[in-house]
Amino acid sequence: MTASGTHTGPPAGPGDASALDDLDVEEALALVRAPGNDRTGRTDRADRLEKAARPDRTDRTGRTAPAHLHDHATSWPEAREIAALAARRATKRPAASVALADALGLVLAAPLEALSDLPSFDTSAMDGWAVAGPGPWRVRDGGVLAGHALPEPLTDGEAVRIATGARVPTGVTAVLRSEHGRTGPQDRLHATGETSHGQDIRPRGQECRRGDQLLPTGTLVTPAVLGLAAAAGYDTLAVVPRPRAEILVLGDELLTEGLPHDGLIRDALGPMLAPWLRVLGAEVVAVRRLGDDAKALRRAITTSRADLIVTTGGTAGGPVDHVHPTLERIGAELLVDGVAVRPGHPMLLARTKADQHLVGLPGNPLAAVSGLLTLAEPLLRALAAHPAPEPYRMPLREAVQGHAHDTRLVPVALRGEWAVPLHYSGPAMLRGIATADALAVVPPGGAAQGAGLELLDLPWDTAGIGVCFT
Ligand SMILES: Nc1nc2c(c(=O)[nH]1)N[C@H]1C(S)=C(S)[C@@H](COP(=O)(O)OP(=O)(O)OC[C@H]3O[C@@H](n4cnc5c(N)ncnc54)[C@H](O)[C@@H]3O)O[C@H]1N2
Ligand code: MOO
Repeated sequence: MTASGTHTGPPAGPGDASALDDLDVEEALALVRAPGNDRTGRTDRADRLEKAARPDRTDRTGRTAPAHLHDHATSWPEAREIAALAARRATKRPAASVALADALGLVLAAPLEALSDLPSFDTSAMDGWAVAGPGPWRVRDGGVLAGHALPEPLTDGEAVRIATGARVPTGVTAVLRSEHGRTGPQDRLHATGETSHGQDIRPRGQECRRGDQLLPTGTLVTPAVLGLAAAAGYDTLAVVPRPRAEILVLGDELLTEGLPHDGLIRDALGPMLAPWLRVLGAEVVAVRRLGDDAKALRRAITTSRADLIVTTGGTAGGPVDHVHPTLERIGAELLVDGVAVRPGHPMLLARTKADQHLVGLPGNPLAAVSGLLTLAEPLLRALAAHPAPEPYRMPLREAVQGHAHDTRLVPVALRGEWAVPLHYSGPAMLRGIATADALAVVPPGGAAQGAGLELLDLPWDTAGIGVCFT
């Protein structure tokens, strides 16, 4: 969950006509249509996975048409499960050995076993005197500092000044803190309170012995884990490697700089998706702009060595929508071909190789975000062996209209205990999501005011780990 009350985007109420203005005509029509065919009577998941893998839908021209145009869309929860399952079924990627500095946010591929006792020597826990036997003690010249050579042994009745972290000389029975002792004439040291045997000494192996398992396989590498690993003697860690993602931005109408003009628009997805995928734990190996060139798309897909290819645009059935025909031509397996979610229903997931998947995001920018969170997020999470976040719900401050059959993902701001639906949440708009804390999962038919809805956090609100905005 996130801090609330920090956002300025205007919320949209259900009775507010502008909330409907945000929607495409098609969406608005779907909202007012009565529920018709039941899309919820699904076969089981394995069956659908198998079915989704067999593209058998052809239009009158004999060309395969996207499934979302044929009402065969996968339900939203099922699409997420299929994406995670696909990653788990992909050829296993070998564990990587990475420097500690590069391991943050990854998951351990092997148990972390102590390479050394911790502490690795009897250590003074305080600044003061190392004392041997009962006092008063005769204080030796000099002192023992952290990192210094092993000091001479002490015999009963002797003391030596010692610093926190220094090795405790043989024969020492306790460390007397500076504030618990005073020196008198002839360097005699007297305790001002009780000292017990072993006091303020951290004995070797107190935290662990060499070979002890400190953390199991599957542990998320947090800053604390990095600290523990370093303390236990590690320079590198065996981790599940960061999934590599490549972004292919399609569309001849896209500009990479300057103002929109003459029907050309700025590419909003290239700049957004690369950092977003990094926040989701991927290493983005390339962002390539291919225009609407089927050959270039085919070449880019077949030569990519990424674990996940993300395409943007070209998923529908338009004249230059090359994603489906290209996937068909290269013999990719369509695992999800259209999802019953708004926006974003033309999104797709394909297996291009045994160890490579492709997520096709629709071109409308908020539809692309929907595809990213529906398909790419669970796939990347499973590839990186990250556990699924605990789902959580919050009540809606205002009712939200639903789609007749499909789930809706609606940007919300979290204010106090409420999720507040935001304006400017049409499929082609990013203005709402840019001020959102989360996306609310609105079930088919809509949600009343006060209904507790599942929320998908936007990853920069909670992740922290692995975030790299560079
Ligand atoms: N006959 C039908 N047409 C469409 C349907 C449908 O069901 N039947 N669905 C509509 C929906 S919903 C969406 S979403 C889009 C998905 O289309 P594509 O994935 O093929 O995307 P494009 O046509 O390439 O682009 C759609 C829209 O988005 C703009 N766009 C594309 N890329 C970018 C980018 N990188 N940055 C900013 N904007 C981008 C593009 O210019 C178009 O305006 O299909 C509908 N059609
Ligand atoms: O539903 Mo489309 O909204 O723009 O994917």
